[in-house]
Amino acid sequence: MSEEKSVKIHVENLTKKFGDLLVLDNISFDIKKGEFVCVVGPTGCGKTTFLNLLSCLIEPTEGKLLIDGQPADPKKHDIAFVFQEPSSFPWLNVEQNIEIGMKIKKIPEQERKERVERMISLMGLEQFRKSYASQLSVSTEQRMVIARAFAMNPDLLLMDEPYGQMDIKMRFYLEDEVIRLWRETGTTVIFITHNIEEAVYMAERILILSNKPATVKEEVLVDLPRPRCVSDPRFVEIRKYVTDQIKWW
Ligand SMILES: Nc1ncnc2c1ncn2[C@@H]1O[C@H](COP(=O)(O)OP(=O)(O)OP(=O)(O)O)[C@@H](O)[C@H]1O
Repeated sequence: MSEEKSVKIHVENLTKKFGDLLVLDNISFDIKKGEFVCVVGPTGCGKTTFLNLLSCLIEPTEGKLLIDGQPADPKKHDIAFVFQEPSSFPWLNVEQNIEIGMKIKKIPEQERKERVERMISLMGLEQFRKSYASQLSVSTEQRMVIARAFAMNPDLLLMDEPYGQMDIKMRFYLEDEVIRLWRETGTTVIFITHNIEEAVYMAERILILSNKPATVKEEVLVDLPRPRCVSDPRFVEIRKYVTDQIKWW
């Protein structure tokens, strides 16, 4: 595969202004197919704005944003999202919530059922399969939303602080689950987090954004074997390095 072909997302001189407010300032980088990239940066620097541009919720002021060499377009590209606030359909139960995106995509029923079962089992949702969102804890609801996202087999998954609401044990569990799903599916993942340890635990590469107007301050490769150990001296070294880059937050 040529170098050109392995690029999933190409960002070139991307600038976003809201009126006079310059948020993203001439940003350029590439993300490879199947890569797991974490984006860290100070509060309000424009991380969510970048995801909104990728999903075409808003338009760039200047610059290029290409997915598979074409302008980002949700009709052409299979993009799935997981936000900090779980976004479920309250009138559907867990099974139906996981299935709904596949129904919209007209995936055949047999395959839908198989994928739902696999996700329910992978995310440990068996006892909740007939429950509605109002009957679930926030973290269980988020597990359902993650299951729905992966069930779509998206080729690009955007995750915006997805574990913000969770206790630490659930966070560790889900970090491992998402890594397992990512490795199984080969999906390209962009994962926004404020948590440096989480970024080093999960990412193959970390993009560190500067304060607004945001530029890419640094890219850090995380070439540690998996499963990663937070007390491994190399892990500690990389975490310290990233933390040092952002001390001024
Ligand atoms: N639709 C909009 N209109 C005007 N200003 C906006 C709009 N969306 C975002 N902003 C501003 O752009 C800046 C970047 O916001 P954004 O939510 O992208 O930051 P963020 O890095 O995701 O923040 P956080 O870390 O708090 O999640 C903020 O100053 C915000 O107020």
